[in-house]
Amino acid sequence: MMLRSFYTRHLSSTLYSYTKHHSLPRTTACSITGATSFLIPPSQRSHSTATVEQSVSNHNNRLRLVEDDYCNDHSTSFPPLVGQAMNDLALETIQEYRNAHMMNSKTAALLLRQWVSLFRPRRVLEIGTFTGYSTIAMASALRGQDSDLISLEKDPGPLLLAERYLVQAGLSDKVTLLQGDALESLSILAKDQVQFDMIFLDADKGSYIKYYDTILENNMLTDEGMILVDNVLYFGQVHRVAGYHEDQPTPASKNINRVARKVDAFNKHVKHDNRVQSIILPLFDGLTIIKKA
Ligand SMILES: C[S@@+](CC[C@H](N)C(=O)[O-])C[C@H]1O[C@@H](n2cnc3c(N)ncnc32)[C@H](O)[C@@H]1O
Repeated sequence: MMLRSFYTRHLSSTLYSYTKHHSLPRTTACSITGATSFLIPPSQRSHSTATVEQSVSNHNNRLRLVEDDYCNDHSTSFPPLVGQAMNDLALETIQEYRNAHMMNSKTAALLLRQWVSLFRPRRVLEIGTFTGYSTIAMASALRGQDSDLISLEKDPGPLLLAERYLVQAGLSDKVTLLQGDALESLSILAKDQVQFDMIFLDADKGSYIKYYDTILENNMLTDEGMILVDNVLYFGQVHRVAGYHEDQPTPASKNINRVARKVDAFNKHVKHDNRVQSIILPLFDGLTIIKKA
């Protein structure tokens, strides 16, 4: 598929992502009232935390999975229409994708929703849509007619799910899905001088430095904007490959260690970059919050 030249509603043309067989329907967001709880029982969830548990020991309850459930149960739920769409999306993702663990956790999605609610970004960028779990969470909190979210994903398959569930959630008018290599999409956005108030970086970890540098070098982050980066403590292994001592480290696979080294390189890159101020939080799989210095 060709990525079409990008223009936003606020620039000279309309634009968006097209896959070969479909284009995004753009509907009006539905009004949403009330609240519902997340319907997938813990045993069927296949989010990052559960996968980490299968890959890395949960010795001493280090992953806090039960606390995670408690946090979900005691946080404000998504509105019914949105919550149901995310629930259905999660179930279908688990059924259809062997790598369903890439989907964000519910607690992380609630945090992203909270972030958008607090900081009220006009324009949000997500790098790494997968089936759209975080996309829906963030879009559900966008307010204002001119606020929107662009999400980048190379794989057309999961985008079909994302598109369908965005419609179900009544949020497709807020979201643009761009299919293609994220670096290429970023360079097109950069050429059009598009800036973002909030950027959620959640694609291939080995390219994090490239995405980050492309964003900063092309001034794609507004002065008050923030970048949130997921998986920066990758399976609890990043501090270990960085040489931080633990008495009884749990061994991880070669592949996890290989990615953990790349994530460590990214974390060091950000730490030594005097253009920004950053903090790494040990939330979920690790989340970095970055703002301009
Ligand atoms: C961890 S998943 C994203 C999860 C998603 N944010 C969510 O909340 O469910 C990472 C995604 O990045 C995509 N990806 C990897 N490399 C990419 C690239 N070069 N360009 C665009 N997308 C890429 C993968 O196909 C995958 O769907």
